[in-house]
Amino acid sequence: MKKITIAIDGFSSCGKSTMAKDLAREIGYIYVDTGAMYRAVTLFAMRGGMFGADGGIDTAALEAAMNGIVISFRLNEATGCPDTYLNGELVEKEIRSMEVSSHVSPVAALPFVRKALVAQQQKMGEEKGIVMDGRDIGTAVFPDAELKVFVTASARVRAQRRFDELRAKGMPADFDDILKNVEQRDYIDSHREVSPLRKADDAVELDNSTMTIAEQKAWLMDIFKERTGA
Ligand SMILES: Nc1ncnc2c1ncn2[C@@H]1O[C@H](COP(=O)(O)OP(=O)(O)OP(=O)(O)O)[C@@H](O)[C@H]1O
Ligand SMILES: Nc1ccn([C@@H]2O[C@H](COP(=O)(O)O)[C@@H](O)[C@H]2O)c(=O)n1
Repeated sequence: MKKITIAIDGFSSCGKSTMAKDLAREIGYIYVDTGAMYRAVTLFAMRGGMFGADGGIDTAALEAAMNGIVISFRLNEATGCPDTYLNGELVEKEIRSMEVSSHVSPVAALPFVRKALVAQQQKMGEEKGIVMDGRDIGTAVFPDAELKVFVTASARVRAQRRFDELRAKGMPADFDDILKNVEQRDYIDSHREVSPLRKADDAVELDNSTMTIAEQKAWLMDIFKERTGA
């Protein structure tokens, strides 16, 4: 069967990657978490001391370093999911920290960062057979994707899910901090100049606030089958 391109966009922590990963595994497509790429660049900038005390970014230093930032994914046999590597180092855990979460959106708003990462993402999807999640996949990375989904859920529901996840992993978590972070990122992501977060006109919208993971998985599979005749 002819493979297609699947773009899954939406707000922070609404379940995009959970849905995207499950679908990709089931239909044998490649899965790419583009948020991990912006997080890896942010980790690089943090480690390089490119954030000032006021949170401002040394954009000249980051731009000069961009060509030397290599982000790659390798399948983790134990989890069945791709892990993120920054210049060959496994950084999957580090990029999920609250510190990275609170610095990532201003980095992702920088035009030269987006230009570099979008080019890599488009290359990854050249052969189709890809499920990519992020904020601008259906609007900027693959505007011609055959299936576009835009996921939403209330901010409190999303913060609670992230809180539960961090607690389950034994990581520090404060509900109010997480909620604030989710709301701040949504605001910055939706208001930046270059490819702001928005629903593509031809995307199907899903509010999964009251859905279980199994229900949203079945919903996505049904749409995929409907679009491809699988
Ligand atoms: N329908 C659901 N019900 C309950 N928990 C869910 C549901 N969907 C996803 N989750 C959980 O919510 C958390 C966030 O999900 P996920 O990481 O998939 O979101 P995301 O949109 O990819 O987030 P991010 O924007 O940070 O990349 C995870 O712990 C996931 O297991
Ligand atoms: N296509 C994308 C993907 C992500 N971002 C930015 O990265 C942040 C982290 O993404 P997560 O999916 O891991 O939450 C996100 O808040 C955006 O600022 C992006 O701009 N474009």
